[in-house]
Amino acid sequence: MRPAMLRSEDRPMPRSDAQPDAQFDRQPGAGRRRSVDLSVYLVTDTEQCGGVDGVVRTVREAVPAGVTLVQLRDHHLSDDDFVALGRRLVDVLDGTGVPLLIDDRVHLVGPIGAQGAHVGQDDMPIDRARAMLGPDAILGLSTQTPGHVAAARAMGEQLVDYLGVGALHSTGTKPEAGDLGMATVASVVEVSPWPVCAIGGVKADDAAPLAAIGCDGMSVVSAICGQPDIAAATRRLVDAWSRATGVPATHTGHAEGNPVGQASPARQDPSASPNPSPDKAAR
Ligand SMILES: Cc1ncc(COP(=O)(O)OP(=O)(O)O)c(N)n1
Ligand SMILES: Cc1nc(C(=O)O)sc1CCOP(=O)(O)O
Ligand SMILES: [Mg+2]
Repeated sequence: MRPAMLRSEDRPMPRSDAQPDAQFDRQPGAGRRRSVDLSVYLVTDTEQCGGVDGVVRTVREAVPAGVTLVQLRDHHLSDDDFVALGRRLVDVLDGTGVPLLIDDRVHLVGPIGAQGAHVGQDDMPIDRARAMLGPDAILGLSTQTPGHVAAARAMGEQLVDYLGVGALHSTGTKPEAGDLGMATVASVVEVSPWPVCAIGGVKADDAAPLAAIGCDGMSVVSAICGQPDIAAATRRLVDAWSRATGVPATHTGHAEGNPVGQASPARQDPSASPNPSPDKAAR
């Protein structure tokens, strides 16, 4: 296991351009995009949560414990039931500063009142998703290879806000996602002009190595959903990420000064972290 605090020689190079204004993060060539706090990103699984009420309860308990972003992911609910669940999550997240993203069903972002969507390589193309969502919504894209990053860049760097890369480890939540391993995730981070979160079997022990390769966050399902103590499980991830990055954990359940969709002030200040992400766009 790696030490909790990274040695200086392990730390990635700091971003040279990280001077975001109040609402937007600017990366060279990437256009002016909203910055998103990917630190501990909860992706919901209705079955693991024990049903739709369990999803609502999980989000309600995880957000005050420090989750920074929530994605509603369910491949089985009808659109009507999905919208009903999404609206309940919007109510839970109201005033917390934590955005809600919608997996796959981009057309339901508006009816739910969510802040954006996440699409994969086999979903709606990012140019179409962006056109549907408008310029201010958050859009995430799944990538597995540097080639995927190059293809997304070729479509326009202003289209997406972040990448999800996985599966880091094989996972029962999505067995077909395989097992990329840390080196492949690092190869995607290396070429990405966007912030990157890792997904797939991610646990608290992954925080230090992920931070060391320049990842911007950990995206999890089963490390939170279905855990006997949702708040404690969330805090383990939040504290591990905080130790790995040196950025104090912000409990965004109390969202003063942290409007929806915006990285928390501590995370926007690169000097606050001994382990900021590398200047990916400058590579
Ligand atoms: C943060 C994050 N990363 C990756 C995924 C996977 O998206 P996708 O490849 O479209 O697969 P499904 O989730 O739709 O099964 C994600 N949802 N979130
Ligand atoms: C939704 C999803 N996408 C993946 C990808 O690799 O794209 S892995 C995954 C499931 C992640 O669940 P858990 O945290 O329980 O392993
Ligand atoms: Mg998808």
